[in-house]
Amino acid sequence: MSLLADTVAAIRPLDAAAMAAAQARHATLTKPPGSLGSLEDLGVRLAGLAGTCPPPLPQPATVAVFAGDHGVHAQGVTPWPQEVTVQMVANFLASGAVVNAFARQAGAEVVVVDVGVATPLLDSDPDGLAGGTAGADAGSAGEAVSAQPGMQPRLVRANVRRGTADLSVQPAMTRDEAVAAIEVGIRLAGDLVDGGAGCLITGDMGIGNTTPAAALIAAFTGAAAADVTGRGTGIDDETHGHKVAVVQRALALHRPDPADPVGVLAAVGGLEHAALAGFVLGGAARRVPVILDGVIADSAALAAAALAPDAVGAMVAGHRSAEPGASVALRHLGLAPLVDLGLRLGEGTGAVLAWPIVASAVRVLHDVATFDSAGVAEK
Ligand SMILES: Cc1cc2ncn([C@H]3O[C@H](COP(=O)(O)O)[C@@H](O)[C@H]3O)c2cc1C
Ligand SMILES: O=C(O)c1cccnc1
Repeated sequence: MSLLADTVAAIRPLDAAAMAAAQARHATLTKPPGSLGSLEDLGVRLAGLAGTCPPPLPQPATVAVFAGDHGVHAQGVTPWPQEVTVQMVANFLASGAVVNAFARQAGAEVVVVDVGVATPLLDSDPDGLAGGTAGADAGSAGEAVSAQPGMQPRLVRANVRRGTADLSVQPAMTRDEAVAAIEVGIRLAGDLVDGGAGCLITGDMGIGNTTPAAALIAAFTGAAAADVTGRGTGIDDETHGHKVAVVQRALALHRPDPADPVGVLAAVGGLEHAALAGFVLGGAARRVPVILDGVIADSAALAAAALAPDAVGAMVAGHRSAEPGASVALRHLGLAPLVDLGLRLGEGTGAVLAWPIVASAVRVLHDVATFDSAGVAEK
């Protein structure tokens, strides 16, 4: 079987006995029952994911920033030039982006993955980490990376294709390319877990990538393009109307079938969206929580859930992006976001902010005294 098929087959439901144990333990802890709200549900779910109570603390964590470019950029759906993608890759490697600041604050490692950047990365990139990517093995996520926090950001060279085709006039990529990009994400998730990561965090970089995200969300949820297409980095009313029309045109052209998730990704997705779907599947197969960032991760999570419905058990919605499609996708997945700060950046920023909350939900099950042990009277 292929890596994708093996991974999908390895994804199992949550462990009911571990969840029951976590629920029972919550009832014994020195707090009014239910007083931690949805954090109690999260702790129970992560016990079910790990198959043990208490579940392991979700640390250390790595945020994987999957970078790709988009042929639909030619349609004028974003005000930013395409070169900003590769320029931001250099910025991530130099620790200069917002996600680097948030990751440093939280103690998470940053890994940048070139899965589909249009411009070849130069040897002169910061830290000498970026090399020529021509002929890179699309089936590999690069060398194994460890998850020790406090380390320099690192680059994984796994370019499947130098940007997608324009999804409004032809398929964004071939099915083989979509599978190759998914498998980049699966391999990286496995490498990180092998290196000790207890939590995976999704990140993205790709000028124009809110357009394929909207198309994916419409395809998987059945929502109208107008209800899931947002303003991305910031566009005026006229450009937004044009962007909605581009998404509508792509959906009418390809008629993506949600029962064929790889076909949907190939037709209207992006290389980073496909890799993110694989990253989620890889985390779910290894039973490690995956914190979703914004609309790009949410759209990829829909593809992962369509491939393996039980993968939703490993997903944690880090935050509610201001992009309208994000809320539509999270509702479809049945996930409630942990943080709602009006962020609309991507890179993994909202998910990194949510990580300490996820860890706190687990730590309660480790550290909090019981009524018995603390000598606190019950009602
Ligand atoms: C400087 C800069 C840094 C970013 N970091 C994330 N994004 C975010 O914005 C882009 C998507 O928005 P749209 O579809 O409107 O182009 C993606 O690169 C996403 O990661 C950025 C965008 C810019 C310009
Ligand atoms: O939701 C996101 O992650 C997002 C929103 C706008 C632009 N880039 C990313």
